Amino acid sequence: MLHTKAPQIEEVVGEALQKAHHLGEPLFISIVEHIDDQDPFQFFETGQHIDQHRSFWQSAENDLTMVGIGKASQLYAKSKQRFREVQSLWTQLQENAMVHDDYNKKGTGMVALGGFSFDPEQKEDTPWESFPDSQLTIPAFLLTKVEGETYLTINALIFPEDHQQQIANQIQNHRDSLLKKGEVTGSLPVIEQTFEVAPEAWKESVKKATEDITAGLMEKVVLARELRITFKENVQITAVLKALADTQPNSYIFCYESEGDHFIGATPERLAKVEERELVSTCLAGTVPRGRTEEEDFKLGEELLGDPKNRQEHQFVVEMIKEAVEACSSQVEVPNGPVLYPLRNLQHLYTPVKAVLDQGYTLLDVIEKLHPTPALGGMPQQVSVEYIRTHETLNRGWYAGPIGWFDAQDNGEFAVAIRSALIQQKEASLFAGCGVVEDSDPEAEFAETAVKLKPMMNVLGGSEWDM
Ligand SMILES: C=C(O[C@H]1C=CC=C(C(=O)O)[C@@H]1O)C(=O)O
Ligand SMILES: [Mg+2]
Repeated sequence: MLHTKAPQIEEVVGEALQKAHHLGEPLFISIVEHIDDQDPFQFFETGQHIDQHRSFWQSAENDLTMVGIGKASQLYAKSKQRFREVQSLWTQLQENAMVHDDYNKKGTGMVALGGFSFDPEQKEDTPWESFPDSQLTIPAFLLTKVEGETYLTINALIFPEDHQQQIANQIQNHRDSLLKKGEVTGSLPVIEQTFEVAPEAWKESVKKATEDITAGLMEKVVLARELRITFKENVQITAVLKALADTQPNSYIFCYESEGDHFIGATPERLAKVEERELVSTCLAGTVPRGRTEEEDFKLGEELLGDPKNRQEHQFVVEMIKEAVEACSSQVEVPNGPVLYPLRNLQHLYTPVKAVLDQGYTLLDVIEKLHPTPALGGMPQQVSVEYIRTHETLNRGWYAGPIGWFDAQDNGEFAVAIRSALIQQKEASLFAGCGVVEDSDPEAEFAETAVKLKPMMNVLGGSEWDM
């Protein structure tokens, strides 16, 4: 990879064309510029006129926002080895790339954004036809807000037969229209109908899982259920996204657009983050609602910290993550017990795991080892995933799958896509799951999933919706 100063687009395209001719194959170009402050939601909104393939990511710590428009290239892999395949496609793409970047900030330049389905062995496609087993996009235009500054990356794949002027003009025009100032004006959707998919059968499945756990089949399994909504009109996605960011602090705000469908959510659950080889993973499992008063809130939090069933749910996650992290890193630090992680509608048990990633491993290697953790799959991993495949009637698709990004400097972060919805024009499917252990009570787990549906319901016109 070649690093130089950011020159005129036309010049870069010309240079790339010459090289592409010489090599007889396409060449990837990436140009990073420092720009004036830009509203990411407006950038996302305007981007729909350029390509209906967009992505949005805001970190839970709110220190990094990225908005991708269009696709300069994509990384796909279908097999069980999908994480490795994506990594090797990424390495290949970087070999033939010309990068013009004066800043070298994380999340700028060549960045891949996207995700993976929960279970690549799930045979069913519906309703996830637009979201393949893995789809990572290197956007044509990427807005990055990091360390209080704003950057625009232009990425393109230049083919030997391309026309210099035409490509340069097109990039320039799109760039200029994306950076025009404006307001996001859309409104939140109005619900026509909500439909909880088979609630009684779901409670039965929780009961059956507790029996199977008692019989020794496994120790924990996470079971999810679905809520379907129809709206009066097509959902205006930017308005929903902005409302999510406004109402869900301490959460990753994400949206992936693929062939007109949107997968959107506000998840608190980090899978792994790597920055300059420092690795952070997070155990988040065990749940109670927030209280209506400060007193009630405190009481609920204390009860959660002391509750054996929730502590057990959490402990399985800690054990598994610790083992997976130890397999690829050193200086692993795990606190002795969990603390509370407060969200707007619920509070969780939280244990961070820190380490230094060993040489030779990448973020995707860590994701491969971790996914799914017992917060989304169960314990043991393989048995619980198979149990979910056989007993859960819904198709998880990207729900509970790893979503995130990585850049060419091996920085990156993945979260798990919970508290989320698949939105298809006038329809949405919302998903929520819960960790079932031996002492789980079906009614209580049902109530827990109802609270987990709230963050999405509240921005989808369901503010009156209560369990
Ligand atoms: C599977 C979900 O939550 C997981 C993450 C945190 C707490 C959980 C729990 O307490 O059951 C779940 O393991 C979901 O929100 O759909
Ligand atoms: Mg739970």
